[in-house]
Amino acid sequence: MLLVTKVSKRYATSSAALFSGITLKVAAGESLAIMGASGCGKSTLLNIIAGLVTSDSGSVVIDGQETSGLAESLRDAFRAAHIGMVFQQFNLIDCLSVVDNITLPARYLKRPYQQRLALLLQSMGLEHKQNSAIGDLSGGEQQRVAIARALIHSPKLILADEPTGNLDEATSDTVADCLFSLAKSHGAALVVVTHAKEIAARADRAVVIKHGQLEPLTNL
Ligand SMILES: Nc1ncnc2c1ncn2[C@@H]1O[C@H](COP(=O)(O)OP(=O)(O)OP(=O)(O)O)[C@@H](O)[C@H]1O
Repeated sequence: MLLVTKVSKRYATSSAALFSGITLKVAAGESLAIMGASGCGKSTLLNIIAGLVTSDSGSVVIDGQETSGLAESLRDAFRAAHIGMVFQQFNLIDCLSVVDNITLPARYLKRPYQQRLALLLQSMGLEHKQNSAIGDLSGGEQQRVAIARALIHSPKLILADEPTGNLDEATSDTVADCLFSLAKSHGAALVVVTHAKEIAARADRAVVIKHGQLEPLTNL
């Protein structure tokens, strides 16, 4: 589903490469956690996969489509159609209700969503909050809305950057349950950047960025 081959990145403001020659593979329905010290390049790698940051070399192939060589507008369209993204800061639209936030990607793509919406509201435990304003929700509820929004258009790939970074331990557990179980049951590949070992331990595999290279993590 996702194949990253020999990707390298150095920001113009830095003398050294952030990472070089990174290769990874994630199958449909599989989850991968990316860990590493602050500043090692986890978010940058995730954003390269998402097509939000350009790599210096290497390739990213998602569901058979090489995305690294696409023009920006095509990359944006590909991301909207095939990738679901979850961020630490939730990135919800405050003036829209829960349902309107969740259905936004599907409405933008003009795809039917009613059946999937009902399923997601139920599995996220959000049925009773569907008409609420975002500001009236707890942090955990807001992140569950963000996860439902990431899944509404049946993406093949879900990218999550510190999805529980803003939540307490108990809430973090519930949100992680939702994210990992839904990605698996929907057959989506999931890549999660996290500092939390408990989150990484839920993934099928975990890797760490160390000295600009990717290493497997086995002692979680
Ligand atoms: N647009 C940019 N221009 C220049 N440098 C950048 C840019 N974005 C990130 N960096 C630098 O690249 C390095 C890696 O950043 P990145 O956010 O990918 O790390 P991270 O591992 O996700 O960190 P954290 O765990 O603290 O979120 C940092 O030193 C950061 O300052």
